[in-house]
Amino acid sequence: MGIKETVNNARSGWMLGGGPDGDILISSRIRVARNLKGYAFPHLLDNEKAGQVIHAVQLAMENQAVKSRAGNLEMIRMSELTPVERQILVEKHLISPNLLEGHEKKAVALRDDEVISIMINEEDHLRVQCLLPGLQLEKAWELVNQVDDGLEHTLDYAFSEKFGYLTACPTNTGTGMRASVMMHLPGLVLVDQVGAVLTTVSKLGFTVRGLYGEGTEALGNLFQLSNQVTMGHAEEDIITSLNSVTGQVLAQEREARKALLQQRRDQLEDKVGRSYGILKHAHMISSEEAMRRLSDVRLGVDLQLITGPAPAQLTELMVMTRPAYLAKQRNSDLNPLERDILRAQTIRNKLNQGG
Ligand SMILES: Nc1ncnc2c1ncn2[C@@H]1O[C@H](COP(=O)(O)OP(=O)(O)OP(=O)(O)O)[C@@H](O)[C@H]1O
Repeated sequence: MGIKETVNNARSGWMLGGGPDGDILISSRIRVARNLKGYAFPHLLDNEKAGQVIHAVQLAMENQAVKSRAGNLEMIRMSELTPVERQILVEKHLISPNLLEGHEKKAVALRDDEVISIMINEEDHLRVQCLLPGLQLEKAWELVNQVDDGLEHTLDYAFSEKFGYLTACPTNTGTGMRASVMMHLPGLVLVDQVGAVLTTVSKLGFTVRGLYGEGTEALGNLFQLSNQVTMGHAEEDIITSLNSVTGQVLAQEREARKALLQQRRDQLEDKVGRSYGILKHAHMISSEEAMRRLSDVRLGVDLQLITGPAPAQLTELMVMTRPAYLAKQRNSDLNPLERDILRAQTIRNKLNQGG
């Protein structure tokens, strides 16, 4: 499959579900930030130098050392994608919103299952990421590490014995690693405990972010937890402590769900049933409402209150109902009303076709 088709396919490897604790833990992500020696950081690069960085990464990717570890990665410059296609990559979590700015200097490389992606000239020259379903931080780290080692065969990274990998923002200096999990926490939201739990998580040195990472809001009860600091900690330690915090939040979410089932089962069944009904029959729905209702249905499926769509289908719908993906379906810009109509139709089709 060519990269253009990959981009336009709603499903990515990480959405297939079935990973460990996959009912609550939607996905695990590891990314490392790397820079090339001899080049200014991306925000200071002119077009020519930015092009040289892209070219150097392209050559490194073609090296057997990378191919044997990462499989085939295909690179495309952001300027070769339409604005809608670029936005779809954000909606699928394959690139961060930052890669959209100044896109003529930027590129992305993807493996065809989209489990591995490399952003070029984002905040750093390279951001190598691996996204997997469920709680699989170790596996994600193993894959990123392999790709990174392969790239290092050809690329000369900016590295200091004292500080570690040098990065544009000092918070990334050191390992350059951010480990993160995306969790679905409707139970904690419903028992009004999510604020308290996430404040504790922040005090333990972890950041809580919304659906699209830094500076975005938590739609559909989805929260991203990640490490704040990378310097002075080995990669394995970062993963161990994130695993431990994640385990605690998981346990609290399970407790909240249990309490809801024991104390508010009727209300819960009503909430889930209404949302499922609306999603299956509505003819217009906003993006915010769709995310909220999909979250209710996912909770209902997890708690076996309804036998409905597979969780992977619900994750896919979260992408298929975002604005850029809808625009792509019609091959034209849509006004808000047209979008709400197409969104409802997309959801009806998916849920009524079953499985
Ligand atoms: N566990 C996860 N599952 C799915 N997507 C994720 C996950 N963690 C992060 N992402 C996505 O990765 C992108 C970047 O996230 P974020 O801004 O948190 O980190 P970053 O860009 O790596 O770090 P920094 O802010 O240090 O530059 C966003 O699109 C976000 O939705």
